[in-house]
Amino acid sequence: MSTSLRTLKGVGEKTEKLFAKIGVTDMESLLSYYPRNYDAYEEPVEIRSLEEGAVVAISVAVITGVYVNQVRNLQVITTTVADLTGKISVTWFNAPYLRSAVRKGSRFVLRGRVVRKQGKLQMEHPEIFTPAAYEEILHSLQPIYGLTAGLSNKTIVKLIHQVLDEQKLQTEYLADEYKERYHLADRNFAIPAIHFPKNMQELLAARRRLVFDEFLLFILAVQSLKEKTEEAPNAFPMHPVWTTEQIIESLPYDLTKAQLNVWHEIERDLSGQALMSRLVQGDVGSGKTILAFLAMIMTVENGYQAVLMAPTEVLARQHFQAMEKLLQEQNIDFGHPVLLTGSDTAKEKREKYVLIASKEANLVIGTHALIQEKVQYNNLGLVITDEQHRFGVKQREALTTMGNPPNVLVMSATPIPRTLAIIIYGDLDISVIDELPAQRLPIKNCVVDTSYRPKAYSFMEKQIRQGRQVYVICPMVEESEGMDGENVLDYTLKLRNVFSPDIKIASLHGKMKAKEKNVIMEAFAAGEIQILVSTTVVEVGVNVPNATVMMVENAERFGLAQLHQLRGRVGRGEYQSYCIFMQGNGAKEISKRLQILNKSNDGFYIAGEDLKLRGPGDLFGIRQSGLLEFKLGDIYQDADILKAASETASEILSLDADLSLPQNEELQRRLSAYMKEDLQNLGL
Ligand SMILES: Nc1ncnc2c1ncn2[C@@H]1O[C@H](COP(=O)(O)OP(=O)(O)OP(=O)(O)O)[C@@H](O)[C@H]1O
Repeated sequence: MSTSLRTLKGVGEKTEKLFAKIGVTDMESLLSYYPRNYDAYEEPVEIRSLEEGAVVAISVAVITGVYVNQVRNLQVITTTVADLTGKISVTWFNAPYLRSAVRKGSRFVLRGRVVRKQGKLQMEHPEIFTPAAYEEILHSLQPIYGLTAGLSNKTIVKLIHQVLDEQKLQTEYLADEYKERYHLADRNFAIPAIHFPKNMQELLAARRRLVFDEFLLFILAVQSLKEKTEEAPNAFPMHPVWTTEQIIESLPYDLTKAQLNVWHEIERDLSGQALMSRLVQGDVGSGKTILAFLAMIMTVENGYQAVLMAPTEVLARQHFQAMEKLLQEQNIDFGHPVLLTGSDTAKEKREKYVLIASKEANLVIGTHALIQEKVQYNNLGLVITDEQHRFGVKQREALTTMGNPPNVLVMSATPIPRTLAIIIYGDLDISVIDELPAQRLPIKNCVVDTSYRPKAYSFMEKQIRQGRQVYVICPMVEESEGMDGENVLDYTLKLRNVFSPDIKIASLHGKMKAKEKNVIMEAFAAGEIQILVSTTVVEVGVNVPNATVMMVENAERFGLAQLHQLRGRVGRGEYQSYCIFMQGNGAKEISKRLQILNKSNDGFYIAGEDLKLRGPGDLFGIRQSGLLEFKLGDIYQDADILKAASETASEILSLDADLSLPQNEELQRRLSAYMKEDLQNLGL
């Protein structure tokens, strides 16, 4: 089934275009456009029990007339409703049709958010139902889809209903045997049920099946990448070089045993017969970068080019500068680095392309700009990247010189148990740096509420007076209507009032131009800025060892894995470092989650404990893994489904390696479509 949306009632060119914006181009992709969340239609509650912030239903009678106010271009309709326990005022915006529908004495069920205005509770812009209509949807879960301007939730709901009503779904491709073994629902049940579940149980069953499908295709795709890599000839034979030994000898620190082991694995790979495809996994601050540099230098000394691709420009620049410094300190004259990023001007880019194509530049460091079509590499022997941009078919092709794919090294700081890593990174060999440099002092943590702020500020000042630097993280860039929480811009101003002017405070966030970000980051790295107020843009890999305090505002807003990454920005040097998790709201459970971070600095432990704390109700909450954004699945939460999918993939492939048997026809079709489209979204 791959019919055009245009055959559906009510879909013209305009709607078709809107759907294209959210990636829905035909009926199949419409059915796999899963809800982002669900609205639960629960029993109405009593007015006297209403609490600010809750979204609830109330069953009421209208006890006054309807008042209409025009506030600028907004028409506001207000009335008062009551049940046996109390009354509350209700407002709607721009809903002229309600003027005649809502009359004194009529009975309705209203469902909406309770807010506080001028000290009083009121319900704002609720949905409105007759009691009978509400009865019908009571206890159901209504889908909420990701939208784009001009496309409403209602339109999506209507069209999905239309497809489901008119077409007999025949999308099952999995043998009964697997469904029974792993308790999986039928796919023809799961698709309608993920959109319109009758209850939570149905939703969970549907989700389980569709997560399984998603993982199965992913694993089959990874297997097929692995085959391609294994078959590829190694056009870049290398031998170990003295230079790397010398560098290791003359570094200002000794490599840890774990770093040395992993380095020897990389060195062996590069000088072996087959191409390298290796993942290096190590907790934040474990010292992955130097290993990447050693591999690049070995590649270059063997006569090939090496590329390091970073996820952000700030990080690319940091790596570039570190590499330049290393080459200088070591008097290496054969390595010529170049930095290529999105903020280069067209002219700069052209010049750099020439340097790269002629191999005058042989150590190429940059961002995604590195895999643009116009970059012509010259004997590219090694590509190093991070886990989010693991190289898939397309990227590998882009970086292939005369048909020869390069060696690949992937760096990851995501703590993931080995059993899962083997599945997710099925196409890569895995090395683990399981030890932090010895002289590091463990970070001291605390979880506090906002009353602790003055103390935190004076602590920060003390550290700054000792020459250290501070990060403050806020969840938002600027104030945003309807969202509580600290924002970078206001917080920066606030701190400027708290601290004396000789303490320099700057902001950093994703809405800034790359150039501005670079200037700030460089000034911070050079110690010219003492406090950096930032969003999570500093999360990945930023390395300023002189920074010793990390304070996270509204820590409850972040996933634990993300907080662990943030905390990893301090404790990177010889000084004692501190992390202050500031909790903006006092819910007990959140505190319990944050206590996990308080107790441990070990990424593996944290990921495990986080998993234990979360139940099925959390399925649609914050994603923890931060890598491989599957549509529905989460590798931590759904680890058992991942395992089931992995076993199924092995069994299917052992019976039919190229999926050519008739019973695998549908699976094969899905896999090719998946490898074309979805893998790209996963950075593969
Ligand atoms: N064996 C070591 N002893 C002491 N310091 C080290 C050692 N190895 C690396 N370092 C230093 O530790 C800091 C962190 O290393 P690096 O930036 O490579 O971390 P990372 O593993 O990339 O972490 P992240 O995932 O957070 O980016 C750097 O300043 C680096 O120079």
